Amino acid sequence: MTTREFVDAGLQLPLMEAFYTIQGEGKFTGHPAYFIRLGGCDVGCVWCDVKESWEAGKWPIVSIEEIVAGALAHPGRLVVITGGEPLMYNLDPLTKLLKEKGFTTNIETSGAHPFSGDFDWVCFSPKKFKKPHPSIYEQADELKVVIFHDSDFKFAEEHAQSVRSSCELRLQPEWSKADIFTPKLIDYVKSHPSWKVSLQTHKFMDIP
Ligand SMILES: C[S@@+](CC[C@H](N)C(=O)[O-])C[C@H]1O[C@@H](n2cnc3c(N)ncnc32)[C@H](O)[C@@H]1O
Ligand SMILES: Nc1nc2[nH]cc(C(=O)O)c2c(=O)[nH]1
Ligand code: SF4
Ligand SMILES: [Mg+2]
Repeated sequence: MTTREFVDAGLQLPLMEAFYTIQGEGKFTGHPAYFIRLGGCDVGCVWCDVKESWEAGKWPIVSIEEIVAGALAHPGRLVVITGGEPLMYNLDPLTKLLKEKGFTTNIETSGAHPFSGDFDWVCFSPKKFKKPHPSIYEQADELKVVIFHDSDFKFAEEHAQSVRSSCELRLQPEWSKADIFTPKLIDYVKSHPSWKVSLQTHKFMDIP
């Protein structure tokens, strides 16, 4: 098989970085977790905090066995697959292997590509820059909308209409605009109590 065929099969993946840290955002904020950051994203968010991930070709192609071995080297058994946009890849083999080794599997995704993988928690963060694929709406356990502009509250409500009723709803201030939007978001959540606040707490803690 060629490298291209291994990647298409999800047996080898472009790995930007992997690190053991504290989940900073969303439902699992505060939980120790091993982050697997896959390279490559075609969504193009103007405020993306990991733009260096976008070009898939920059990153080494690593076998899923090697990726999982990296996770096994740490005591925590929660893995977060992120990127880049992880759903650009077939995540079935990686998540199957992680589950066989006893990991709880979470994903951070824009939902812009067809869903794959076996996940215990799906954090869906839709973007105006590239429409989500319809397959994400029945998978999302958490809708986490980044607020960068006043119009993003309406965008968040529109997506809340399309996710399952059990899906948890969170608003997260865009980091560079947090001074302006955190107070607005607090007021919004107080008056629209189906939503919760999510902050990028790892940035306050100055950890990866
Ligand atoms: C870097 S993205 C990678 C995963 C996937 N591409 C996505 O967007 O969900 C991880 C999370 O960080 C959020 N994020 C990225 N840049 C941000 C910023 N400047 N401020 C706040 N959240 C940000 C994204 O919305 C997403 O929830
Ligand atoms: N600590 C920490 N928590 C995170 N939650 C989501 C992240 C991401 O970039 O996907 C992230 C990250 O980069 N670091
Ligand atoms: S979808 Fe995620 S990784 Fe891609 S540009 Fe947007 S925030 Fe960055
Ligand atoms: Mg991040």
